[in-house]
Amino acid sequence: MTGMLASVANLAEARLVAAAGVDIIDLKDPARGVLGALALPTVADLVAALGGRHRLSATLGDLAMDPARVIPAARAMAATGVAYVKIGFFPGGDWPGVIAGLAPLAAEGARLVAVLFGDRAPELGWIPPLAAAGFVGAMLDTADKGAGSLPQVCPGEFLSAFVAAVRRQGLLSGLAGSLRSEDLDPLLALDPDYLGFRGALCGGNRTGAIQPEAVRALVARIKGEGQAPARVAR
Ligand SMILES: O=C[C@H](O)COP(=O)(O)O
Repeated sequence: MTGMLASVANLAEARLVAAAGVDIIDLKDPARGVLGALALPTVADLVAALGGRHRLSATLGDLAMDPARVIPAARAMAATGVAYVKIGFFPGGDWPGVIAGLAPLAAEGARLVAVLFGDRAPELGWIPPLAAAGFVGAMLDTADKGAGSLPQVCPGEFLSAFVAAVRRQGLLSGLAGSLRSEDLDPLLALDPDYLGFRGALCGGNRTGAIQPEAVRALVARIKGEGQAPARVAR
């Protein structure tokens, strides 16, 4: 059963999606980028308010792939107590150095999720090194939010191969990227562990306010009635 991740920018939005039954509440500042980060004290406050009852993730920001930037940022975000730290793997820079530098943090128990970008020629060959470094999940998102939804910018065969490759390594698989309701059926057929949303929750404008009815409609489509609980408890 596929779960649902919803990106939220503040406590009111987090409470709204939590009440609707979203599985992962993703703390993010969409106005600051694809993986725009909220301030650490804000994340810590949200964890204190909701973390006991809900599964929270948080993004690090759109950081260049420089170990000297990414590793301290991931360590500081993990220290907020958030369940998952989402780390963007943007084109260029030192991917091996970032992955190797994060392994000790993973070994200490931080649950790291790699975000690869479906519109930036992602390679499945990175999944085994991520697993070996102790990442617990890998997801696909889109870097260009104006270019279309993930299935519009990334072939279905690749999405299917991605989910299979991530699962083979025992990691959580996630798909996101300007997803619209018409994208759901083909993506649910791939059986990822979760689908992630921001823009669709806000009527298409990801920096706008979340619309409660849009959240409820997506939860109903993804989770349905009488379905088994989502597999996002890793
Ligand atoms: O992690 C999920 C993202 O926040 C998805 O955002 P988006 O639907 O605006 O691409």
